[in-house]
Amino acid sequence: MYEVTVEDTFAAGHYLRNYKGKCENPHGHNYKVRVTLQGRELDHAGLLLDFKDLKVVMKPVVDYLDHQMMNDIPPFNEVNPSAENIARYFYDECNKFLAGQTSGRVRVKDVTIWETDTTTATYYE
Ligand SMILES: Nc1nc2c(c(=O)[nH]1)N=C([C@H](O)[C@H](O)COP(=O)(O)OP(=O)(O)OP(=O)(O)O)CN2
Ligand SMILES: [Zn+2]
Repeated sequence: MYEVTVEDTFAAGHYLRNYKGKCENPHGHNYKVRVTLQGRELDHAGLLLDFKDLKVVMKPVVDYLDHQMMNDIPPFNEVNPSAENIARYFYDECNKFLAGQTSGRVRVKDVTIWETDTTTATYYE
């Protein structure tokens, strides 16, 4: 099995619903996202997926969230914008692109979101 990983960053605001504590109030984070792909077969160039292509897959998702109040935009106007749910959002959005682009050869293995330097949440299936 092969894995390929790319990281990116974005800044966004949020608050947590159904949460008692300071994070129920609007505030922001400089998020880091790490997307790891997996697959058993390489392409003719010996790549699972070009790092460049994974960056292209991640960019629309990063751009959609960057400098937004996440609670105001789908799906986070309904789903709480916790690090866990943001990780799942990246997982689902990146997998949608990859399924078509690689005919199922490459899929997302896991996504980790850093809210701070010391706090992360990871989603995988
Ligand atoms: N499992 C999760 N726990 C928390 C999440 C989350 O997404 N998943 N989110 C928050 C808040 O967003 C909060 O902003 C982060 O809190 P915290 O890590 O406490 O950040 P601080 O920098 O304020 O840390 P201090 O140690 O309190 O200074 C909370 N929990
Ligand atoms: Zn927060």
